[in-house]
Amino acid sequence: MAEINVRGLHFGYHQNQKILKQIDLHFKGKSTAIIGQNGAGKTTLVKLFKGLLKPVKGDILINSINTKEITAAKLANQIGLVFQNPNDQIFKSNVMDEVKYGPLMIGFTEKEANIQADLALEAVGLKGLEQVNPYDLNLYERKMISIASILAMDTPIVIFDEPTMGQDYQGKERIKAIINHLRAQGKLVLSILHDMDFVAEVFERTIVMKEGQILLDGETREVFAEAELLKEAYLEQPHVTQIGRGLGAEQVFLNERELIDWLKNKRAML
Ligand SMILES: Nc1ncnc2c1ncn2[C@@H]1O[C@H](COP(=O)(O)OP(=O)(O)OP(=O)(O)O)[C@@H](O)[C@H]1O
Repeated sequence: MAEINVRGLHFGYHQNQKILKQIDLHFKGKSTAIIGQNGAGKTTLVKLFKGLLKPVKGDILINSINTKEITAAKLANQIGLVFQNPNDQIFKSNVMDEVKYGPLMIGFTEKEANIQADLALEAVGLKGLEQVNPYDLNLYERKMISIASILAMDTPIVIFDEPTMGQDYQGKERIKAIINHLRAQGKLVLSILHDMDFVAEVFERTIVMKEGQILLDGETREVFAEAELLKEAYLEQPHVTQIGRGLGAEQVFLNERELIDWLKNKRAML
């Protein structure tokens, strides 16, 4: 099973800059959300995982491979990263070429790349648009192309940077289904998110970052129980939990179903 090990990680973009400080983390199995205010260091951390940046101090092992000892290109068959802004990722002039590019680069044959791209385009709902120029499509569709490009590479680790940004309900539901499918396939899924409701509903583990350090790390329900620490990181509890609190509940609700069940029980006891 895919694994990431982070030991004593320090990072700055230039000398004396301390963006990440003494990070120790281990990822295996659980889908994990990484949350924290703007500038906390989340994107920097996942770029380090992907091998696009190298630690100033400490080590990152991706399936036992030290990112210091391998190029990002060679690591690409282990770890896929969907960028926050699809415009930073897309560069081909038609959708199919864009989605096939990754699999071809990591050694898939033309035939395998076509099959992988087909499956990925199906998963993101873009079948039929293979020959269209990505820049003739809207931002939502470009985001889905950037997700498909990573899915098509079939890497054991998949990381999303802000996948729900600018997405409506339907887009979020599709992304949720993609993440759940990746989990069912046994892949390690990590995602940076600002949408606490989505985090609560979808992710098993949650890590809170603050000013380049890990403030909280645990089961999502336990992390969202830490209202005071969350406030310190300028984060809120999920809306269903806030509504529950307003109604006198003490526990954390991760989705509407849990809140409704609590209300039903409460009414039954009256
Ligand atoms: N290329 C760069 N050169 C110098 N500093 C950078 C660079 N990229 C990011 N930073 C700085 O590193 C810090 C962490 O940025 P990062 O993008 O990792 O945070 P983040 O938690 O992902 O924020 P956001 O939620 O806004 O994406 C910020 O202070 C940012 O200004």
